[in-house]
Amino acid sequence: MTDVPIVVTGLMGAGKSTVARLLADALGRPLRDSDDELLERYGMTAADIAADLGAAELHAREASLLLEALAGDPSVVIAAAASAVEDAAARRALGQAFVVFLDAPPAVLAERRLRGTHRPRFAREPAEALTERRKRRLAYFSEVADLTADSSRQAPEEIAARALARFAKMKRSGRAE
Ligand SMILES: Nc1ncnc2c1ncn2[C@@H]1O[C@H](COP(=O)(O)OP(=O)(O)OP(=O)(O)O)[C@@H](O)[C@H]1O
Ligand SMILES: O=C(O)C1=C[C@@H](O)[C@@H](O)[C@H](O)C1
Ligand SMILES: [Mg+2]
Repeated sequence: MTDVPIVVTGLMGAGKSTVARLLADALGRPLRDSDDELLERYGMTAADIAADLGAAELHAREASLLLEALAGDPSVVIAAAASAVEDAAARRALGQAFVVFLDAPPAVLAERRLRGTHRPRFAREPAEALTERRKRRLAYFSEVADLTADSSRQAPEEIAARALARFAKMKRSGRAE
C-alpha cells in the first residue's frame, strides 16, 4: 500500500518548519519546506517575491508548490506555506494527507516573526494582520486538520510525538500504508 504524506500547516511562525523537521527525522522521510523550495526554484525568498511580484503571485506559487509536493513521492513531510489553505484545490488535495495544524495566539506569532528574514513584511501592525489571517483561515485549517496543536502551549518535540502517535494509529486503522 502507498504511504501518506504528512503536511504541517499553520500561520506564519507557528512552528511548521521546526515540527516538520522533527517528523521527517523521526520517520526517515525527506522534508519539503515551502520556503526552501521557493528559494531553490526562483532564487528568491517569500519576502522578495512578495515585494517584487506581489502577494497574489507569491500565494499562487506557494499553492502550486504544495500541489506539486502532494502529487509527488508520498513518503515525505511537507512544511506548507501559511497561505496555501486559502486555495480550494490545495484543500482538496490535502484530503489525501495526514495534516497537522499548528495554532497559536496572534500575539505569540507576531513576537516569533521578528526572527528570520524570509517572512514578508506586513503593511499593518503584525499582531493585527495575524489576527485577521487567523480569523479568515481558521475554518480552512480546521477542515483539513487531522491533528491540531497549540504551539504556544506545547514544545515542538511534544507536538511531534503526538503527531507520530496519531499517525501510527491512523496507519493501524488502515487509512495509511
Ligand atoms: N512549539 C513551539 N514552542 C515555542 N517556540 C517554537 C515552537 N515551534 C517553533 N518555535 C519557534 O518559533 C519560531 C518560528 O518557528 P518556525 O520557523 O518553525 O515557524 P514556521 O511556521 O515555519 O514559520 P514560517 O511561516 O515563517 O515559515 C522559531 O524561532 C522556533 O524556534
Ligand atoms: O499570508 C500569509 O500568512 C503568508 C503569506 C506569504 O507571504 C507566505 O510566505 C506565507 O504563506 C505566509
Ligand atoms: Mg517555515
